[in-house]
Amino acid sequence: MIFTVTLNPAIDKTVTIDNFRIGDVNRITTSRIDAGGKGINVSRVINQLGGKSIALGILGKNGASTIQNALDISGIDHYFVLIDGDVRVNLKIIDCQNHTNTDINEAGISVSNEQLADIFDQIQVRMKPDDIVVLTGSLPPGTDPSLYRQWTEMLQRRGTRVFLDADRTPFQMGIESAPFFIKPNRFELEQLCHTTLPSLDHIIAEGKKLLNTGIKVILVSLGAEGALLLTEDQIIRVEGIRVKPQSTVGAGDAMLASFAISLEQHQSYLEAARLASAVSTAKVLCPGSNPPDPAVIRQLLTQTIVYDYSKRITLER
Ligand SMILES: Nc1ncnc2c1ncn2[C@@H]1O[C@H](COP(=O)(O)OP(=O)(O)OP(=O)(O)O)[C@@H](O)[C@H]1O
Ligand SMILES: O=P(O)(O)OC[C@@]1(O)O[C@H](CO)[C@@H](O)[C@@H]1O
Repeated sequence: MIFTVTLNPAIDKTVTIDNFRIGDVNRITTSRIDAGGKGINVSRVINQLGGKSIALGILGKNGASTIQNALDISGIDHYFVLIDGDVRVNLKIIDCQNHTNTDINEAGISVSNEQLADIFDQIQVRMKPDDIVVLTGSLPPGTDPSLYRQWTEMLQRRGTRVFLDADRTPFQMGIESAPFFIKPNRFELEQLCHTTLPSLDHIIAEGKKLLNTGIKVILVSLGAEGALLLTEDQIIRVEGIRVKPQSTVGAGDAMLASFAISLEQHQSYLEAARLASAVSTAKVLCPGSNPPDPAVIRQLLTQTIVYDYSKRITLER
């Protein structure tokens, strides 16, 4: 089973603004609302790929139904602790003229240690060894930034594989417990390593240092430039597929979701990387935080280029 944890969910409001200008009056041309938050996006993509997951987290009572309904309609199992307050609304500004996506994310609402413990208990009673627990997204304001580190350590001691995708201090501290899988984008990896990573070789050098700490799989996503997968004995390069994106919101979540399903099904890292590339690229062709269309994924799978980077040999499709 795959468990996704979203401690700070969001309602994503995606708006398009032509030629968005800071410090000026901007006019919205289209607007849409989606259930958001990284773990929730992961569960929705897993469902779209025909897999199963349980989505867990904490939701403000005001706005909770937007998220619960989206999960119910898709038949996704979920467990959310409801608390007083509003689900945060994250604004995603898409400027098709200048080809930019700007995120303006609210902080969210504070949660108590009891509410956090409730979620952790729910995972513990349901999980079995070899299950995957996806810890992803920002923590609610005031939460101990070492929470992902503590949870990763306790969950992996029980034999589950933790997939961690966050940023700033919670991510920095989380990797100290050597999660099985991490998916930083280039900027997040640079934050982790306190250095700029201008080339693939720089990324590989820093990635290897992280693998030496016990992390098993690092999938570095590079936006339109594709991704790089690092394990103890493989470096796989996935080239970007050229498309005209509608919304890149949740592209990283789609990539992680696809990878989690592939590993649950014991596919090779090569196949997992290939599918993750097609799924995440299909995601950017969807509006808002919508999960990708399976027909588009199938079509993009024929365009993926994946190769063993160390040998520079293109692998058979
Ligand atoms: N503009 C794009 N064109 C084609 N593919 C893209 C584009 N942006 C993202 N992707 C695909 O999605 C994957 C993940 O994207 P990205 O590196 O932006 O993740 P991220 O920064 O974690 O995203 P987010 O935080 O918005 O979920 C990329 O590796 C690529 O396969
Ligand atoms: O503020 P966080 O928790 O870091 O990120 C939240 C968020 O930007 O991530 C998802 C896309 O990955 C969106 O659905 C959501 O709004």
